[in-house]
Amino acid sequence: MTIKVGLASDHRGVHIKARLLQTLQREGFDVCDEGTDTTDPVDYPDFAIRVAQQIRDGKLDRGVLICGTGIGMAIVANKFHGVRAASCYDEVIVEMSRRHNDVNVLCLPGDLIGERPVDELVLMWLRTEFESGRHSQRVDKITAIDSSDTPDINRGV
Ligand SMILES: O=P(O)(O)OC[C@H]1O[C@@H](O)[C@H](O)[C@@H]1O
Repeated sequence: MTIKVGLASDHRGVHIKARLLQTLQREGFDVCDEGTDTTDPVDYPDFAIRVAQQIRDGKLDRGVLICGTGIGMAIVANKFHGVRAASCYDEVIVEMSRRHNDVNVLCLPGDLIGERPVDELVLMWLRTEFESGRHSQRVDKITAIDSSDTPDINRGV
């Protein structure tokens, strides 16, 4: 089954996003580009929302969001039910975000990622499976918070 991936960035991530779009399409992913399209300054929440909503609604399997630090994108995306977003750029953390946390929205720090091979990093993230096992009960507890209006932070401790 083809993995559906949503891409979005603010003005600081637009060049990385353009390159990623080409790479992911070439590698056979079903990619949608949710902007921004120029380096004119924009507000990252407007673009994180476009991808996070589609993850929440089951229209996308994964998202990749890029701003200066990746932090703002992750804060916004994590407000949507079913989204597990993390800002990372190191190879080990990117891999662990999939294996242990089943992260479905990767947030990249466009300003900090430098000469790192972003395309390879994202491809590795897309192809790394969640390990499941003992990690499932932890992710399930995150999902339980998602589905509660008044989460009891002591539950399960
Ligand atoms: O370009 P300016 O507005 O200076 O800074 C925007 C960046 O600052 C941080 O919040 C985000 O990383 C965002 O990409």
